[in-house]
Amino acid sequence: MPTLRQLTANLSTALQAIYEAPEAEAMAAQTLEHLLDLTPLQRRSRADEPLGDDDRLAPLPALQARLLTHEPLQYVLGTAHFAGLELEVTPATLIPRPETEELVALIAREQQGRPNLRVLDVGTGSGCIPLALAQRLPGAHFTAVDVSGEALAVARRNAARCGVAVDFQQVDILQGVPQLAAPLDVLVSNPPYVLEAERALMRPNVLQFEPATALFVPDHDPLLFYRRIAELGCQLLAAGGGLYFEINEQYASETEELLRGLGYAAVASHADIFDRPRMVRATWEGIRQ
Ligand SMILES: C[S@@+](CC[C@H](N)C(=O)[O-])C[C@H]1O[C@@H](n2cnc3c(N)ncnc32)[C@H](O)[C@@H]1O
Repeated sequence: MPTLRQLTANLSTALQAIYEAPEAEAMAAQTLEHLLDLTPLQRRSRADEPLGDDDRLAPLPALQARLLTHEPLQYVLGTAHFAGLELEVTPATLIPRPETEELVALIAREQQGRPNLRVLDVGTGSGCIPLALAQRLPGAHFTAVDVSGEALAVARRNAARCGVAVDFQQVDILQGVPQLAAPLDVLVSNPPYVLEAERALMRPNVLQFEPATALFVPDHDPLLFYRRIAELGCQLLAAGGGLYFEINEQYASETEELLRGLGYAAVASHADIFDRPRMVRATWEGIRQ
């Protein structure tokens, strides 16, 4: 009868055919925790108990086979962890990233204590940003838009599971305008920002499995989404409202210039934990340049 430690080690060894050992070990541990509904602490404390016949382990060979095709762990398990939440993800949604947790933390730091905030998230994907902000900004009202109806279906299920009311709208932000009942206090977006030219540098688990519409922007116009969303901000934000972007680190100064050119004030880049400029914030003062 194998123990949990042995099963985890076997999966990790198999995954080392395509992943470095630390990543393979982490993926194997998370897979077993997911199947057996264990916390990391429970997995470690029960590592040497024989497992016996457990039907919950039946999917393990199929999951291993999928992981060996480079399919991301989060799609294989159907869930991703983000800012303390467990969210459903499917191939229609980007897998939420740690840098986006930093964007959420920045907004929460700057906006906490302000009552009845009206927040719009553009390109919501799994709904991770409004759902994480809802935990940190009680009383806020959320609207979230995405061009993808399939992503919005996942985001709706996540909102229902988290017990958060979000007004989800299917909008192509390059063509249309979200319908809002009142001016916004916060406009946030983590839009597509990977250049087509960067494809060659991307790992197969991202390139082959995550949705291209969530990732890529044309090489000839890297600020396409930022320009459109910032221009919409001039119409939709209340005076004093905050604009928050996750950005491609190569375009921090261009994004800042764009925002100053439109009349935003207090424009500033923020670094992530690796000291890379990955966020820009700005305040709309109500006067378009
Ligand atoms: C980088 S993903 C971000 C997803 C999620 N907010 C997150 O941080 O994980 C960008 C999102 O923008 C959406 N998107 C792409 N083009 C769009 C458009 N023209 N209008 C609205 N949303 C768009 C994609 O479907 C995707 O969900």
